[in-house]
Amino acid sequence: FTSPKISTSLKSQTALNVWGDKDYLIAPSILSADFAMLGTEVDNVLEAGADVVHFDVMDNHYVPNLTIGPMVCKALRDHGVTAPIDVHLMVSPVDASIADFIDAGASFITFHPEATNHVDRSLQLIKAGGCKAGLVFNPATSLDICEMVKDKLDIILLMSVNPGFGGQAFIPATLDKARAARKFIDDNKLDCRLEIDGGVKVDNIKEVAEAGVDMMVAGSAILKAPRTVEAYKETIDAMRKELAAAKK
Ligand SMILES: O=C(CO)[C@@H](O)[C@H](O)COP(=O)(O)O
Repeated sequence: FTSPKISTSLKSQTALNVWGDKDYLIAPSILSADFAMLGTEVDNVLEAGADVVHFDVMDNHYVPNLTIGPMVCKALRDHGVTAPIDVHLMVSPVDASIADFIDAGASFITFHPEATNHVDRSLQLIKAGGCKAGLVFNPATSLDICEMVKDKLDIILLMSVNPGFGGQAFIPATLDKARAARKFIDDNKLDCRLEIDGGVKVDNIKEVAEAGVDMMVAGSAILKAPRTVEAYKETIDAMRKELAAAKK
């Protein structure tokens, strides 16, 4: 086995200062963007108040859909995007993609533990590249492995849909899992964000926050017609209002 090469050219240049500054991070999933005008879509949603760009990478092997890769991440950086890019790898194997996305300017990289033979090594690769590292848990995947790698976890991402597509319905059992993950993070005093992805909308985001989640991915709820800054801002502001009302 040869470790994938990690270039230092783009290593950790991106703004990670949002990490500890905000109670909640809102991360629109560009899976719901109009890909024919991706740079503009990302500019607009950031101008509208989004904190993080959620970047879904699907390989038509680990999940039944095929999306975008490191060239598109690099293109967004070249376009001038400085916000954190949160790369969610739905690919198997993962290690070569980790190296590619570090070089392409990713800020956070998460992957599914089932998708790699060596979870600890994959987490190490991400952190060695200067990115925040995390594991993603499908609705039917146990959180047990977190205990073994807790020293390397910056993010626990809970899928509240089965991965592969935007626009699916939120799976309510994820709320109990979020409460368990929050307890694990707090009991172990981890500096770890709890992220959720799938079916998050204005009308359920407060309940999600009250379950302990502090990074919210939302695709179809935000990135939809009429695709203007004003419309994106209206949704993001409504989400922030709900979050402000959430009981801690
Ligand atoms: O990773 C995925 C789906 O696999 C998500 O990021 C979706 O893109 C979220 O979309 P919505 O459920 O918010 O529409």
